[in-house]
Amino acid sequence: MGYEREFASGINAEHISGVGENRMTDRDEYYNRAKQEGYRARSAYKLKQLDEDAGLFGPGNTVVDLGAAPGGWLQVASEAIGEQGTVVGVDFQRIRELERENVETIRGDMTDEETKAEVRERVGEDGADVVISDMAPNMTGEYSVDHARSVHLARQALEVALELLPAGGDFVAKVFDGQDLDDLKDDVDDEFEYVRSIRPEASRDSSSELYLVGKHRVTAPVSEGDERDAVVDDVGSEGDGVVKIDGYTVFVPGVETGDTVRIRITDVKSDYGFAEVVDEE
Ligand SMILES: C[S@@+](CC[C@H](N)C(=O)[O-])C[C@H]1O[C@@H](n2cnc3c(N)ncnc32)[C@H](O)[C@@H]1O
Repeated sequence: MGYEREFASGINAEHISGVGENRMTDRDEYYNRAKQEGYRARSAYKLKQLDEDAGLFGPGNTVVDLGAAPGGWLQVASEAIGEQGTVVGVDFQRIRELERENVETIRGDMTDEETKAEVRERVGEDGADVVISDMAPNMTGEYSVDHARSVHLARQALEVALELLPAGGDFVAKVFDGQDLDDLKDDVDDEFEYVRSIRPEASRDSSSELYLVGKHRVTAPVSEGDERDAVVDDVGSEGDGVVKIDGYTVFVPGVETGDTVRIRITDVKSDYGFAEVVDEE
């Protein structure tokens, strides 16, 4: 989507029905604001609202923005992460130079392995803090086809996010509501502490569009319900026993240092988990 096209879509925005009413739609409002405030697309406000709601960006973060043209999200992310951060934007359309030192762009198709490899290389070994995707398919007007294609793009974004995000990282992907949404949402939920569906106010006129937000990537070697035999290493400041499973810390109440216990995992967070004793030996 080019700069002009995105703004043109704002100009063409339908007015909120209401009999003979002639008030501004959200699309007009955000289109005008974007123009006044120097954002390349009104979608910039969607990302601002997602960040306010879900707390995505911090100073110095590395952000990967998939489907980044014309660059509204790049502008918002660039401001939010500051000079010490980096945002890498990818699109198969050309992204006009942003003249911001913390923004890099790649021209490529995110369904191509070559592009994915280039993104991995740019991001480097430490990975990214946040992966965001506003990728959208070319619309056919046939609802089920557009939905299926948007789910496919969101899954591509999830695949990239799982490669780039270490424990604690966050993920955002646009998707059009429909029959495959719940499965996608479950798959995001499996990889993060929790998943939310958010419809930012700036998306309101586009009724089927929503964003899945996966918060705090989990890379733990255990899942809820798993059982393990473990030796209690230590007792933490809160009085819970500390068990290490492949370097991952699990807190177990009611045990002492040196105890050998069978534990069942009850909760898995990105950087630690909780368990209960099943059968004390
Ligand atoms: C809604 S626009 C993104 C707007 C952008 N977030 C902004 O604020 O300027 C969706 C973009 O996704 C891109 N896109 C769709 N499929 C893609 C793919 N497979 N690889 C790369 N970009 C893709 C399109 O070219 C389009 O520019």
